[in-house]
Amino acid sequence: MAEQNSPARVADDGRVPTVIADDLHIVYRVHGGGGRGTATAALRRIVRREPSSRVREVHAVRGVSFVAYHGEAIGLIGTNGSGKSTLLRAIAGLLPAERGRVFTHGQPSLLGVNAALMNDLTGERNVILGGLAMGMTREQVRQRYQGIVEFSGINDKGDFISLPMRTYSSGMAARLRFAIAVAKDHEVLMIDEALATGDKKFQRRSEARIRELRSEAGTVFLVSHNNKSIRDTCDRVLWLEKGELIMDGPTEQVLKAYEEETGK
Ligand SMILES: Nc1ncnc2c1ncn2[C@@H]1O[C@H](COP(=O)(O)OP(=O)(O)OP(=O)(O)O)[C@@H](O)[C@H]1O
Repeated sequence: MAEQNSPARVADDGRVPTVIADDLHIVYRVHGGGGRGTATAALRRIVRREPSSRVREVHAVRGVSFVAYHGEAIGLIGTNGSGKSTLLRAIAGLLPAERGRVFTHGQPSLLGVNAALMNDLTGERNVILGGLAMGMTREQVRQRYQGIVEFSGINDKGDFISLPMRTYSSGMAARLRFAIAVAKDHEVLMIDEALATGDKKFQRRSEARIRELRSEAGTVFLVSHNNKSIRDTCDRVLWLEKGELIMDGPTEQVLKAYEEETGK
């Protein structure tokens, strides 16, 4: 679990650390895994009703160490399955460390494209409940309500905010989630692929808001396969491959190496 305490008050150079990962290892245990993966083997197991008692381990993050500071926007890159989302979930305290530790300053907020909103409730109710769930007061929600709706652009083409969320397209729902999450000033905000959703105009608005959050002295982590989004928003990049941190440095330097290696 992420330990919610102040990692160190101030570093030697005056910067304030917000997240410290120290030789972090995350292992998933998958029950029922194992056996040969062929169709006949699977069919045989089903016909014989054989329970698959094996537990398979997936070592998703391997010995990752870094220190993140206030005011930084850090991009996380790496090919599919390299451990980016797992690392974010571990920083958010949603996954236990197998070995090593994570220290965070304040409660990190993880904004994934799957963040839960209630489908049967209207956008309006979701803005209010989402704001309260993030720890805003009723008064703060009231003051920021209009800003959230405008940022999301939900009402640009009609009064959609008063309709249930289930009537929204996936892009509209993702935009509303993003707008609710960034309405609050976060100590540590982690965004998993959120910028991939929405149209160009919304992406530009999101990127501008990320820059604002940074200037409000928080730390932003952004997982994305879109190198342009990373270039436009981040000043530092962590490159993960097979769960290992293989490069940590200024955005341009790391992206150049990544693009040369992967051709992406
Ligand atoms: N809930 C889970 N149970 C078991 N294994 C998992 C689970 N979630 C992820 N994994 C495994 O952990 C490894 C890292 O996955 P993760 O989702 O962190 O990668 P990622 O870099 O975010 O990938 P992508 O770019 O495709 O989103 C992969 O091998 C994946 O199969």
